[in-house]
Amino acid sequence: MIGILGAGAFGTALAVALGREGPVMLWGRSGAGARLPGVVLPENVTVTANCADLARAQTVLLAVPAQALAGVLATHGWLNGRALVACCKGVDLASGLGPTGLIARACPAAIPAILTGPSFATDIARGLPTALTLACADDAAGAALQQQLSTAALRLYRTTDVTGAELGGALKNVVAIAAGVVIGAGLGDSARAALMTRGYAEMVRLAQALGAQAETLAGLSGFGDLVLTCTSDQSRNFRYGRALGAGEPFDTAITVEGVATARAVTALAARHDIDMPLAVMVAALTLGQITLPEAIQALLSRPLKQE
Ligand SMILES: NC(=O)C1=CN([C@@H]2O[C@H](COP(=O)(O)OP(=O)(O)OC[C@H]3O[C@@H](n4cnc5c(N)ncnc54)[C@H](OP(=O)(O)O)[C@@H]3O)[C@@H](O)[C@H]2O)C=CC1
Ligand SMILES: O=C(CO)COP(=O)(O)O
Repeated sequence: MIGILGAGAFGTALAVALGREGPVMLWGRSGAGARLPGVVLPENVTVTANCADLARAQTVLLAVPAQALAGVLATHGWLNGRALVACCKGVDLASGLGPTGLIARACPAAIPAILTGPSFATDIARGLPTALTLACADDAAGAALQQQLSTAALRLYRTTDVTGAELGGALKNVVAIAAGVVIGAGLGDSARAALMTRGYAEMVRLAQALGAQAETLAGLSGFGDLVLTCTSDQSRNFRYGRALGAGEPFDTAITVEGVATARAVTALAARHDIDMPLAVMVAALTLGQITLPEAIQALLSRPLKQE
């Protein structure tokens, strides 16, 4: 049995995909299905009102937003000792840690892993083909998780480069907000392509400085997810950025991971002396520290240098 903690869009979609193949126990603090309306859960999926029921599972997927993960880990001590697969994309604002770092800190006896890569919850729930990265520092444990969590439509590729995989997923959301700003402000598709390219260079710079391999960033969890998120209307980060660029309001109840992560990586980049102008711009813009014209000017006035 696989346990899934968090019944938002992604947790519910994973329950649907994995429930087509075997037993799944799903817990959400507000019940299940609300964030993925119209989805029918397979018979194999049991929705429980008691989170501790998931303790019967040796593998638990943690499908809550990145900024909620530390609190969830602190609340549910029974998670320790299990294989814990973070299904979130972000850097924790309070600690600067990624999801697996949070797991290792709170649950030292757990096997930390992360599932990340280009995949919209609705696509997964519809059974459309999807390829993701499963990153686990312990390769044998990662191989077992890869087998357990792959289905015919949900194909998992494996890596031990946890830092690269989690930073790819976290940072692409920041670039997607910037890409949305470019489109919302009417700067055009060419400008978006330039921004994505520079954003990718930024992602690789920080990830390598923190010990990741550049090849990981070129894979599903980095380049793959960057392309998806910067170019699809389905992305909440992109839509949020587009609203910002157009001067339109955006529903604050919608999960937009890149906002907090931009702030967290700005601090990380400063600590490691890494140049991350896009992340700094997104953090300042979303905090209201600069205006949209100032943000655009900051991007256009970067010094001319070699590519
Ligand atoms: N949606 C997608 O297409 C994809 C999402 N992801 C990642 O998955 C993660 C979750 O996103 P997603 O499911 O889309 O977000 P949603 O906003 O759809 O759902 C978030 C869920 O987390 C729950 N939650 C929030 N805080 C807590 C808490 N402290 N304790 C328990 N539950 C909590 C919410 O409960 P409540 O409803 O009660 O607030 C809600 O069920 C994000 O990191 C996202 O980047 C990854 C790939 C695809
Ligand atoms: O991570 C995602 C796709 O891979 C989902 O992106 P959004 O959170 O921007 O909707």
